[in-house]
Formats: sequence, C-alpha cells, structure tokens
Amino acid sequence: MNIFVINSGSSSIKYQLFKMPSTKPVCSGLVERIGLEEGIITHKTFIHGEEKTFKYNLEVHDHEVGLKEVNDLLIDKKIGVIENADEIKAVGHRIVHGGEAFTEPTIITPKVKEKLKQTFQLAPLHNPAGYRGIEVAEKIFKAATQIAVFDTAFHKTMPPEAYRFAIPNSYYKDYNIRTYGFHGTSHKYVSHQAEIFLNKKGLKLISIHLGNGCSTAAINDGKSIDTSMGFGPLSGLIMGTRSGDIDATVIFYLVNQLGYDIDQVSTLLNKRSGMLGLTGFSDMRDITKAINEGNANAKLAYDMYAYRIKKFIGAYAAALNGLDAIIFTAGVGENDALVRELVCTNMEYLGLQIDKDKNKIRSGETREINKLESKVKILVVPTNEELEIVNQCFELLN
Ligand SMILES: Nc1ncnc2c1ncn2[C@@H]1O[C@H](COP(=O)(O)OP(=O)(O)O)[C@@H](O)[C@H]1O
Ligand SMILES: CC(=O)OP(=O)(O)O
Ligand SMILES: [Mg+2]
Repeated sequence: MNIFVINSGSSSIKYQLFKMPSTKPVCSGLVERIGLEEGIITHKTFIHGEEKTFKYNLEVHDHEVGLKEVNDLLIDKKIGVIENADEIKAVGHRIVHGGEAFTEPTIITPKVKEKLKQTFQLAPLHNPAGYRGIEVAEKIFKAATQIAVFDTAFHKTMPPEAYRFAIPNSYYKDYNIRTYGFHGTSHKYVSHQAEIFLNKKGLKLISIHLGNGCSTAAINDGKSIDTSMGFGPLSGLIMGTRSGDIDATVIFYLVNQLGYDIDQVSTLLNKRSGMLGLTGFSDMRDITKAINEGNANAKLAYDMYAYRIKKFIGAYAAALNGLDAIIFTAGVGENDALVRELVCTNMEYLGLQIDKDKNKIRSGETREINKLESKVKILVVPTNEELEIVNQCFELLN
C-alpha cells in the first residue's frame, strides 16, 4: 500500500513515500527556505537499493507551490517513482494543532476540515499551510484516504498542573484555553529511539527539538509530562522567527503605547522575532556565518538561544525528579554543534558533561556526545516525523 506523508513545517515541507508495510521509503525529500529568496528542493529516490539525489534551487513562494513541485517529481517520466497519482492509497498529513477535538490520527472529512479551520488563529504559521496541503493533496491524490496526524496528540498525557494557565477557570472550561504543546510526533519518535539506543525503558528524558520552530518536552517513561510550547506554537524557546516566552506586558505596551493592532502584534512575535529579529537571519547557517564574520548581534543571539534551553533543562530535571538523557533533534539540534556545546557547557551540577570532539562529528545516526563519566547522557537523535506518521496511518487503516 502506497502511503505518501507530507510534513508541512513553518519553513519547509518534508515528504516521504512508503510502500507499506515496508518502512524503508521509496523516495523522500525536503523543500526548504520556503518564502525566502532562494528555496532548495532536495529529492531522493531509493530504487533497487540505489540512492539517487536530485537538487533544485528555485524560489518557493509558499507551501502550495512547493507541494505542486513535489508532485511533478513523483510522477516525472524520467525520475518519477509512480506512474500516476492514483497509485497513492493514503496521504498522511502532519497537522500541527489539533486543539481539544483531535488527539488521535483522524481520517479527514469535510466536518474535520471545518473544525481545522477554527484552529488557524492558534497556529498561524502552520495550520493554514497544513490545511492548504490537504486541499492540494485532495486534488492531486484523488484516490487516497487523507489522514491527519497531530503534533498536539503526544502531549495529551500532561497533568493539569502542567497544562493549565493561572487565569480564571471559566477560560479553560468555556474556551479550552490551556497548554497543548507541539512537535509531539517528533518528541515521541526521538524519545522512543533513545530508549532503543540506550536499551532501557522507564527513562527520564528531555527532548529538545530545534528546527525553525523549537520546543522541549519532559518525558517520563514514554509519556510527555510537560512541554515548552503552549496554547499555540509561540511560547518557550527562542525560534527562527518566533519570540518564545515573553512577558504579556510587552503586548499591552505595544498596543496601548505604540498603537499596534493585534494582527501587527501577531506578525511581530510570530514572523519578525526570534533569531530573525535579533540578527536579520532566521536560518542558523546564515547566523553561524555572521558569527564567523565577527557580528556581535549574532553572537548574543546564539547565547540567548542556548541560555533559554538551559533554563528549561533545569526546570524539567526538577519536574522529572531526575534525568537519564537529553536529546537534541531537528534541523538545528542535529546539525549545529555550537548550539549543543553552548547548551551543555557549565551544566555539571545537573550531571551533563559534553565531549567537545564527539560533538563535532557529523553523522545521520543516533549518537552519544557526552563524556564517558557524564551522569546524564547527551544524545543526538535524527527525527523522522514522516516515519512516525506513516506507522500511525498504517495502523489506523488496518
Ligand atoms: N547544517 C546546518 N547547520 C546549522 N543549522 C542547520 C543546518 N541545517 C539546517 N539547519 C537549521 O535547521 C532549520 C530547519 O530545521 P527543520 O527541523 O527542518 O525546520 P522546520 O521543520 O521547523 O521547518 C533551518 O532553519 C536551519 O536553521
Ligand atoms: C510546531 C512547529 O513549530 O513546527 P515547525 O518547527 O515544523 O515549524
Ligand atoms: Mg519541523
């Protein structure tokens, strides 16, 4: 059964095509730097044990343009892996916000789509793009069952003391205003991989997902007990273009003193803040280059980025009452050795000792980058949200 998985991130689309039950993809790819001047599409095919990579540089204005390009590659006469789009029996969509309505993989119906529309405000960089992805996929893959897998789902195990806000109870009861948490598919996948790698269950883990969006989760024996993103994917860590935690007083000031309307505030905090606001760049590769050229703003931004992560490690070690391992994952977490080093330096009190040489080794495998004597393991685990999604879709269809 051909299942195609689409993972719309805020700056990228990742995709993989699986012939289930085989969990080895037939092809995979990444459309990155969506919305920036020059986008990149990297498309890989894996046929008869042979891996081929195709790279294209082009402006990808938005997710819809990206998805159409991907479809053209799938059915391309020369390099395509299927003959026509109807060979796809199901499409698994990563949908970031499921609200209180969705905590399980869900077959997409007109009713489900209506409910999804109500979440646009809560995840403005993601759910509108995810929704458009569904609509484009419905047009292209007409024979397929469309399935949504939600980022919020993994965090459904959080206890109320973690997910409630200290505002009057009626706001929770009447409007479901609470912490939901995101990147759940990734946190679930990498924490499970860590259990396999360490060959142990019942672990106390902190998963640190650093992509364009960033979040961290405290995971006790496979269950999320707290996470840094909240009602929407804006709070917590400093991100590519998002501020992360900020005192709400700033918002009152922007509105009352500086005359911002609420859409301008949203644009400022979601799209113009974070690393972009601090350095002029949202992509860590551009910022590392700026640091090497002596840019002081870029250096400070890195320090702030790492310091915020450190504070959450401290908080979650307390929440878990112990710590076996921390996990770095996603675009920045897997590739940026400097971030990992800054986060793990001067953390001996909590039992973290990074091995600077091991940290610098580049690899696509799960690996340990702590010193042998480190009480807490420091792992780099490549995430694979698409694989987690396809497994959940396949289970649902069977
Ligand atoms: N080699 C690298 N070194 C440092 N950062 C990288 C590297 N490759 C990717 N990144 C970072 O990863 C980010 C994308 O991560 P990803 O998890 O794909 O994001 P998302 O899913 O949120 O779109 C980029 O914005 C960039 O900052
Ligand atoms: C929830 C979120 O921020 O996702 P991403 O990192 O893929 O943008
Ligand atoms: Mg992502």
